[in-house]
Amino acid sequence: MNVNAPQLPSYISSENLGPWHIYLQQVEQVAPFLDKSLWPWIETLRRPKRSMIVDVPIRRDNGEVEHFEGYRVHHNTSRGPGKGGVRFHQDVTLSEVMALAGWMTIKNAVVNVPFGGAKGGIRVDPRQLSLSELEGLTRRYTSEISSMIGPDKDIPAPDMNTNAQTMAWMMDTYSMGEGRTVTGVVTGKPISLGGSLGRQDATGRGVFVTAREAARKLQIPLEGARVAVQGFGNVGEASARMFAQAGARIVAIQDVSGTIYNAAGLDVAALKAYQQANGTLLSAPCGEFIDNTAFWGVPCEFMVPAALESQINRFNAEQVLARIVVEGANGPTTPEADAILAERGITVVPDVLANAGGVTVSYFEWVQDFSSFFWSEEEINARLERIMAEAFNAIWQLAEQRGMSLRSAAFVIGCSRVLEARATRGLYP
Ligand SMILES: NC(=O)C1=CN([C@@H]2O[C@H](COP(=O)(O)OP(=O)(O)OC[C@H]3O[C@@H](n4cnc5c(N)ncnc54)[C@H](OP(=O)(O)O)[C@@H]3O)[C@@H](O)[C@H]2O)C=CC1
Ligand SMILES: O=C(O)CCC(=O)C(=O)O
Repeated sequence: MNVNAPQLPSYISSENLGPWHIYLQQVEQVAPFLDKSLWPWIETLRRPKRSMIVDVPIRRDNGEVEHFEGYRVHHNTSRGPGKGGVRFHQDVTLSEVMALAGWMTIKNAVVNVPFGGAKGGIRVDPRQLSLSELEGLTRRYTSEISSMIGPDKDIPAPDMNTNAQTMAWMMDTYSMGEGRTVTGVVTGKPISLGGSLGRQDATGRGVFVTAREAARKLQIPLEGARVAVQGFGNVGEASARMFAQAGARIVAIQDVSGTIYNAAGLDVAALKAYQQANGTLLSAPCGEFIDNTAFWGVPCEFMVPAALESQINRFNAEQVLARIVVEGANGPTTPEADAILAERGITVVPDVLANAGGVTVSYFEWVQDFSSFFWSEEEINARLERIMAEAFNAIWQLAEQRGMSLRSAAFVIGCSRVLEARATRGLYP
């Protein structure tokens, strides 16, 4: 390593890393590999450009007023307007949203869509709210962050516990403020409101395409391969469905309710139907329920974490038996676990690549909204596949050339693109 390379700042401890410090550590790990001309600009990746904390009061159905804390963070806008989802979850913190926004900056650069990185969230357990309370929460939050968002400023999209309906409410609230319909302010909208065909499945499709490319490189046949998926929401369900369509066996699925296992393969469509009917996977009849911790040691070729951060960590990384971990979630693997998996010869397809299919089709949606000209699903899926496969292959090649992990190679490509844009823009107004 070059002795003059930027050093890991002392405030980054390897113990007890939260998501933001994990993001920082990932940047620091690749700093020495970036072109020297970019080193003076690395600091721009170490802090968000701007962040906002908002009070979101709503009237509950029982007449009482309750307050929730909301966030929107623009991590970096060097390459274009901010872009990233909105998460509703009881554990959301500013630090987490900063990390998610940072990963958006890198991800958008990795797939070369002309966006910066942003993210938002509300610290709320949405399962405790009625539909009308959720609408009120979403509308108030949108109104509070309206100075930060806009079709050429920052374009939110769905993330955990938000969906096309959430985006419809956000679009409507923003449009009311503008006095006109502004479809391009959010993506992941319903098709009837300027949404894009293919966006619903796009993240899962991207996960599948990058998994398929990795499998080709490692000569692992998809036909009959065993897959374990954590999370059975937008990303987990679509990924599982696409693996199954390619002939793989989905041997385990975990959600909040528990872990269902079937060595012969779970019926993904039946599980989805069961979940829709019962609101949970618990007691679904097509497999046996195993202990949640046993999920990590399920024998499989592919493991797809598609729920929360830091799920694969120093406590369970030794258990993982998969050949390839494909990160559907953002930040599911801690740096310590990354090192353990690498040591054990397990390939990790990193989040900033593997789950970039969602934002890629969000980009298509934004473009379609601007031109009011909509593409066919075949066209969208074909373009998505091409972008994901090209990004994968560029990262694989760099990783081989430099003898680094796929995550580091993705960060080298992403950070370089962001910092080149930043450096070229210069400092003064
Ligand atoms: N939606 C998108 O387009 C994108 C999402 N991502 C990332 O993918 C991940 C999942 O997002 P998404 O699918 O949209 O979210 P959803 O809300 O649609 O689904 C989340 C899933 O994770 C499960 N889950 C939540 N907490 C746990 C836990 N502690 N243990 C096991 N399972 C859990 C949920 O279970 P239950 O249903 O029981 O609550 C649910 O099945 C997140 O990290 C998100 O940032 C990344 C790129 C794009
Ligand atoms: O579609 C988007 O704009 C962002 C999706 C997202 O939040 C993510 O990729 O983590």
